[in-house]
Amino acid sequence: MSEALYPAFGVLLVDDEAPWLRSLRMTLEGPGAISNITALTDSRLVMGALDRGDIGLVLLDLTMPYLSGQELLARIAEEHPEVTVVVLSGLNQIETAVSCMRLGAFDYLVKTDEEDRILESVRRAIRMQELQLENKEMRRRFLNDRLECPEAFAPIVTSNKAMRSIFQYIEAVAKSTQPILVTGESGVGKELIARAIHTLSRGDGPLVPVNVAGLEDNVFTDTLFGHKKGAFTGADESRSGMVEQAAEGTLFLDEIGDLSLPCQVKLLRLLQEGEYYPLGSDQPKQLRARIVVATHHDLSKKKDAGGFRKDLYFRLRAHHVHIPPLRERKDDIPLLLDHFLKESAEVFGKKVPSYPKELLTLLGNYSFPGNLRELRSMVYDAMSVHSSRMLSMNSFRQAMEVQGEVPAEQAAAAGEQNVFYSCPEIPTLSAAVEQLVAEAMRRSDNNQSMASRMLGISQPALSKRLKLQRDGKAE
Ligand SMILES: Nc1ncnc2c1ncn2[C@@H]1O[C@H](COP(=O)(O)OP(=O)(O)OP(=O)(O)O)[C@@H](O)[C@H]1O
Repeated sequence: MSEALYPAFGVLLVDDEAPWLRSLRMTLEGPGAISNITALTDSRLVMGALDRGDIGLVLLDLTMPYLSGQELLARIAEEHPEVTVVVLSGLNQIETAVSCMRLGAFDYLVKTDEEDRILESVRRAIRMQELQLENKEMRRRFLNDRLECPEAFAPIVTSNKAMRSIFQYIEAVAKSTQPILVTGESGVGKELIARAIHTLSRGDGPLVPVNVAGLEDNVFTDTLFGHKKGAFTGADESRSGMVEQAAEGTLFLDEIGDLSLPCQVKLLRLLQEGEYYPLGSDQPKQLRARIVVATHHDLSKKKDAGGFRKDLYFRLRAHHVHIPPLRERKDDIPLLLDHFLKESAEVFGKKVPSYPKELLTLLGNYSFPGNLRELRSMVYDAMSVHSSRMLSMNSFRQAMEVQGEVPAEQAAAAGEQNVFYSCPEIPTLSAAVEQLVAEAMRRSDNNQSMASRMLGISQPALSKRLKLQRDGKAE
């Protein structure tokens, strides 16, 4: 298995002192895990190397024979403004630093600075360069309006415009080394999106999915980082964790919004430092997997409410893909219906049936709280009992009623869209709210997430209201 170079663009080290170049290279390759490096001791060769076009970052010495660092910096800013330059000088002089920054340097470091400080700056410069390249790439793709790799999205059935823009965005960021956050309600297809990102990523390792919801601290560490033999009672053999298994591939952390706060700290450290320690080991291992995380929560709200660390949130959402719910892309329903009919017909060994055209109206009027997963299971249910030529709409209607939605055509037929139709007196506002909440809890079998969806409020808001009602304080 060949290892992908990091970063995707070249990092050029320029210094006339060969021993310093060697030691810098070792720091970058070792603790920095930066592998795409070229080094030059002759300043006259720099512009030619940049003209070849694969260098994105230059670490530049100032005092050199032939061309000084400052002269080179000015020429790079003029001829290759897309290249990021960090100056690494032997001189700790404010005026020189200011003049280099004015000429367009991203940072000014002194060679005697601590290794960590140099690495941190180089990492920031790489990130900055990656963002610039991604922006450029995104502009190019949006202008082009075509997908470079449509086969990566083949399992995702859609003809929706918003979904197509999402695919273009994914193509633009898939090769970045930064994490990608995928959000969207339950059942919208987040896992399929994570798989597409993996297919388009740079590495050729596997996709390793882990559901991290509610994992205890120790289980999380052991699952992700593995352990050394003897690390705890029962650890008879060393075991590699999922981070290692996903090397050169993708680690897909699902349900990230339900990750406990102690585990959030560990994940943050992994992302910040790019390394981790298996349980019982003092030998660090490098993170070599691409990280994709997904959640059905509104992570921003969770962060504001203190349930999710701010610093981790900002790290994770370096790239953010939000998948719209099915009710916002109803134009996909006919395609999806055909797709799930074909899929289920194969599973049940039946012929693909035709269906009444009213079925599309029925589905189009439904809100699909369970999104595509719900549509899929409706179709499978219908197909499991199907025996004639035409598919029956009965099981679809029943499923909608279970979710608390009276199919629109039925309600219209009864002329009873108004829920107070048969009430001689209407209830007070607070009594109506109380009854609504009680009814949602009854229909959802006391499942607060489902009940809150029916009521169109967040689960914490419902929980607060239930508590107020219990305490007799609801207005
Ligand atoms: N666009 C699509 N085309 C075909 N099938 C889809 C599509 N989107 C989702 N599905 C199917 O719907 C089901 C739910 O998708 P998936 O598991 O990816 O959702 P999810 O958003 O990850 O849900 P959760 O938040 O509950 O983990 C799967 O069976 C998946 O194959």
